[in-house]
Amino acid sequence: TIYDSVQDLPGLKYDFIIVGGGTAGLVVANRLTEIPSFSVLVLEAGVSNEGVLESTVPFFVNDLLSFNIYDWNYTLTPQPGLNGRVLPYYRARLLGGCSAHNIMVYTRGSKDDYDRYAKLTGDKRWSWDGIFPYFLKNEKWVRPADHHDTAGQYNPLVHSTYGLNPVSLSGHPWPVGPRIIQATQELPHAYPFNLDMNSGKPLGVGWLQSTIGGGQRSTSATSYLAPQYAKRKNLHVLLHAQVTNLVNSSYSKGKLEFGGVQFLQPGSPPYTAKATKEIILSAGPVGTPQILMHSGIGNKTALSALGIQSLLDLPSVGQNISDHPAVGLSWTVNSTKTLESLAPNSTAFNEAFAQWNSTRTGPFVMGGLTNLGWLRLDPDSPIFEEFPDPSAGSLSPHIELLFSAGRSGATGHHMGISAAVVSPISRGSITLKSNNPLDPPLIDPGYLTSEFDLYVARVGLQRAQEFVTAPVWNDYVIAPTVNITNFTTDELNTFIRNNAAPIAHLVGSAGMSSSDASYGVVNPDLLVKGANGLRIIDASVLPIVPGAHTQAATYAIAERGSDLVKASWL
Ligand SMILES: Cc1cc2nc3c(=O)[nH]c(=O)nc-3n(C[C@H](O)[C@H](O)[C@H](O)COP(=O)(O)OP(=O)(O)OC[C@H]3O[C@@H](n4cnc5c(N)ncnc54)[C@H](O)[C@@H]3O)c2cc1C
Repeated sequence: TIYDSVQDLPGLKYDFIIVGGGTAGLVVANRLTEIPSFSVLVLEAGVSNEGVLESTVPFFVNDLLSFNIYDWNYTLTPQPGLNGRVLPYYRARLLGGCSAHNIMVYTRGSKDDYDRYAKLTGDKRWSWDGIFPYFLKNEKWVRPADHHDTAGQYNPLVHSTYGLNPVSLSGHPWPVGPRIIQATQELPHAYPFNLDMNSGKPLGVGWLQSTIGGGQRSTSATSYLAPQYAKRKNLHVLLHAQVTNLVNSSYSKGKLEFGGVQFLQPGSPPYTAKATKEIILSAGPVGTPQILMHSGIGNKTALSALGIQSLLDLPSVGQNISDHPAVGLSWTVNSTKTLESLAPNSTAFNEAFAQWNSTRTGPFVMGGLTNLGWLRLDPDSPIFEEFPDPSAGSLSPHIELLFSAGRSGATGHHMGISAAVVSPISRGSITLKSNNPLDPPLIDPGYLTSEFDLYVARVGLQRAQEFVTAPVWNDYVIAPTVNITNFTTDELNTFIRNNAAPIAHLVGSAGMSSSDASYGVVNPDLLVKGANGLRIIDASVLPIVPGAHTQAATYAIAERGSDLVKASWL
């Protein structure tokens, strides 16, 4: 049952309390309540996703990416690597979390990414082979909205039709898509066609797969909290409940334990909910370290300086975070079939909306992206004389290219290619500004503070531009919006620093490490080191950002984390 007010909750004592009803939290809530004897309370600060059109219609993807009531409305600390710019940092504050407002790209990452997690944690179960069954448990492969023939666009052998969260190929044929695939045939060496980038071998260019089913966005709320699950008697979800900190601490056999979770609802005094088995933090890579630190878990000196009593000295909390910055180029094109043709309030927009409303087909069944590409730097790149290769291995990309069928909100008609740095060396941190849990934390991803990342961004833009030299573009592309051809390295750096922006794949703020490592926040069972009955299940546990968008990894962590919890209590 989903509740708006704490007054309506039957009680405040549960076996498990899950903090955050986001991407991971709702997976865990669903899987734990498969066991009828387990009682679960989810505390979610945000509002319901029910009826939020911007979160349902895939084409409206950008409408939620602004300051609004469905977001925490964070601002990053000034980013030195981005010319000191101060940027918004979107994190969803609604049921489903970021799965309900992200750009819906479904990518798992490379085999190397996971094999590296296994190595870092000393636990083979985090390897690609170990995690693969959990991708399948999460994913429900479905036909695209236009029911087009998908032969040759993906590999069915690496997908599952029995998971809970719908994933599909794009359901509307923007003309740029087939041209991108043709370019892979014309420049096969530099841009090989990849039938399926979710096979563990992402390198190359292929068709986009998205968390969309039946023409609608799929989220952890629409799938894992679908009515048949939400009605479970042992599952209670409380909305508008912002957790401030963990309370009633004690020590048992030298380990820290918390008896309860303190939370606020608008206009009410603080409440405490009690977990008899475990508290599970799924508040995401910003919320989770924030709650840990306000509960006295973090860098002892830093917490004491803010007047927070240190209960467990874990200096890795909030440190060593990594994320992907991206920077875009665009070209005017000789076509009117671009995203710009659907300008808000135009006849075409209204027709497309009417079509989506009546049949869940048409251009509104997808966002603006059509294809993705994943590239490695040339192994002879001079940058490797200064920096060791930070990628997870030879199957992992340094660069992602994101191809889009236009530029929403622009005039004219365009094709867009953004380049993202997906093997960053730059690291950042999340720290507290004050001891007030309602103050937003200081979020500093440290974008492009490493020269290596800047190099990758430059090469990424050059590769995007090179891609557009394939013959297929001769009768399509008119001219670049910004011509970087004759830019000096300094000019290119300035362009990047002035234009790069987060794609928000933050991880690492409560990273996992091997049980005996002196750094890290959780062990490979996702239990907080030095504590009892406290687990973290969300994107914060990944110690290094994968070369991929992070929701598939987050879903897999949550599926696997649920099994770990069950294994402890069954
Ligand atoms: C703008 C954007 C675009 C993205 N695009 C993509 C994409 O296209 N593809 C992809 O794979 N990944 C994408 N990502 C990343 C991906 O969505 C995230 O990595 C993933 O969803 C993180 O899941 P999570 O469970 O860790 O956190 P979240 O999904 O953020 O869940 C955390 C939940 O906890 C709640 N919460 C936080 N603090 C508290 C508190 N104190 N009390 C109570 N509740 C709290 C939040 O409101 C939220 O609902 C994107 C992310 C963003 C922000």
